Amino acid sequence: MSVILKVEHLAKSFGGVKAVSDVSFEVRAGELKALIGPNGAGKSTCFNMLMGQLKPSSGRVSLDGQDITGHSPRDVWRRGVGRTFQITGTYQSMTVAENVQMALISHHRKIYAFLPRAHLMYRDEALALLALVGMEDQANRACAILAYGDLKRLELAIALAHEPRLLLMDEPTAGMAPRERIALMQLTADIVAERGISVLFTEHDMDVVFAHSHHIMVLNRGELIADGTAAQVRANARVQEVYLGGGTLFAQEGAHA
Ligand SMILES: Nc1ncnc2c1ncn2[C@@H]1O[C@H](COP(=O)(O)OP(=O)(O)OP(=O)(O)O)[C@@H](O)[C@H]1O
Repeated sequence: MSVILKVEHLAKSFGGVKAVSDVSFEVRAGELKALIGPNGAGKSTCFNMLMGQLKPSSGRVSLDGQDITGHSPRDVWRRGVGRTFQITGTYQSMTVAENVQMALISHHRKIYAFLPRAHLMYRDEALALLALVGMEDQANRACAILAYGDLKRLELAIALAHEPRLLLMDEPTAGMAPRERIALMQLTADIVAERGISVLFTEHDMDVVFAHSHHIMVLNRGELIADGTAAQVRANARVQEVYLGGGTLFAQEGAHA
């Protein structure tokens, strides 16, 4: 599999705090990769540098071999890096389908406000994306009345409207019930397999991480202490040390091995 994202010696300090130190890793085409670590480990800082929201103190980020270090979020997004957020960003007054149509109109660089027939544009494409996330029967419902789990699936459809080659998902299952979490990540894994896109996600729920990731990276105090398969990460002595207090990595030992 070809390398989509390459991160080399990435670092970010806030005053005296080294939030991210000398982090290097790769994400390959069609890979579902998790970035985990305790609170304050540097996951969000790392994500924000990949998306262009934060400029690294040092290091390099390349997408398809092209240096994108310090590029603006808009430029990174235009090059095919999508993102979903912990807090969903849908237009509440619109229907489910209209939200996806808006994303498609934006992706194709049309200006929504000046298009009198905007509500008809990309309707079929929007319905196809909603079918992909299992929401075609909710196309005409108002976003304001959607259940939280459905909003997260809609957000995934909106992100896919931009045809990302790499999707960054920041705690995609936060605030969801356990069964909904597994379902959302199963859906994400299916889309990764079907469309060949790559997904890098942060997550606190270890069941979600160990059930679905192809590879898992562990950050601790800004340093990358492991990068491997679920079995390799579980067996890593430093990871065990970091997680031993909470025991979260080992509660489901054997369940997904
Ligand atoms: N804008 C900032 N100014 C100063 N310090 C910051 C800033 N952003 C993050 N930090 C510090 O950098 C470190 C890493 O924080 P970060 O939010 O990246 O961790 P995280 O792994 O995403 O944590 P969480 O799981 O709690 O979201 C922490 O010590 C945090 O206090």
